[in-house]
Amino acid sequence: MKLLLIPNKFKGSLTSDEFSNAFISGVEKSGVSFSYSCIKLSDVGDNFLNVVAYYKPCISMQVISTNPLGKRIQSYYLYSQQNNAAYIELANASGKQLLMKEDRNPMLTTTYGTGIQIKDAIEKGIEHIYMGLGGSATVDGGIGIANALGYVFLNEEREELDAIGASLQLIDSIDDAAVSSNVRQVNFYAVNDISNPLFGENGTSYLYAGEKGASDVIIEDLDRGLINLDKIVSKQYSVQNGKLPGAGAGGGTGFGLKSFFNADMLSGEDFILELSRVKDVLALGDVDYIITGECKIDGQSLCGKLLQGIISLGKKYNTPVIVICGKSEISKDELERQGIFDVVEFHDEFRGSEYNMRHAAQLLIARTADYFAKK
Ligand SMILES: O=C(O)[C@H](O)CO
Repeated sequence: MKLLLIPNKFKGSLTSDEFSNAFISGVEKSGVSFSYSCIKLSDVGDNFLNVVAYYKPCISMQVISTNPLGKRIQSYYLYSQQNNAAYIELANASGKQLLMKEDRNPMLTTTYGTGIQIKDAIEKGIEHIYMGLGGSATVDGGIGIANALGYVFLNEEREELDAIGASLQLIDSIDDAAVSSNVRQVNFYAVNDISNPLFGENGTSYLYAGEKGASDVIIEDLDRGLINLDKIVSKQYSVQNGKLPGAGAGGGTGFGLKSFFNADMLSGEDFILELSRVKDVLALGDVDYIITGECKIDGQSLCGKLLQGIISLGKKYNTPVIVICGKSEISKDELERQGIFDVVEFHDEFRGSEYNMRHAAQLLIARTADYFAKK
């Protein structure tokens, strides 16, 4: 039996690697003879470069850049000669992990340091720039990156503003005279970890600024600032990008990359499924089952992008999909209708959710062993 694992993480209990390890131990225990390959998915946020390096031969390019508060740091991005592309992780120079908790304040932080990395790639003649967005310490709508590449943000008095979150509300116009023609020729791709818009109750400030150190008042200020940025950009460039899915990724960097560099917007899952060449693996026709995991299956997770993507891959390549999950709230008929071959639930119904979360790996191993022993 040949299995293709496309593991997802189980929020609060198992990482995707822990899921894969437990699943494989379970199948081993069942005694069936099997082989497997595994597609490594991840949040495109602060794991983007690791995932790219896992699938693609790349060279590491070292750059002296700045952290979200403008302090000098050593940073890096990846270069692939194969497609003359740079892979840049927003979090590498603009990530939360670069700042102590007490120093986090998205009014003061900027993506400028990531802009320095992009500039370096463009100066080296790189034609395609893939940006992994997520895990950022910023809510600057991508103006830091834009500023590093020549855009200048001006207030009503036509004075230059710092490219930080606090300036968003003050932007009155944008001067792009210094943006070089090299920048305009590069193809940008925003690989987004979320599909949220720029502003509003589902926007980047309300959902993510809190974990970047913003108080409730600052969250509202930043949201107003992002609305203003969208207004000025729409007026000056006649584009409407604020509501695009993924515009809110990386504190609005998705919006910035789209508005200032006309980036293609890609979902993180689609990008990694493509990068992993999963289609080539399935096209060989020798995979018996695709295996994936979901904490809980309900109507909402069936709408989830990753599971939908996997189900359509299964349909396309005529390969049954088995979902291993903590708990399923969907009837067998509905699962079949959706194109899922089987669901294996591993929660212990006699125990509470805390127990189930804490013992997820053991429960998963036992249930998987039992399921495959009967196959
Ligand atoms: O960086 C962020 O703002 C979050 O990861 C969402 O993209």
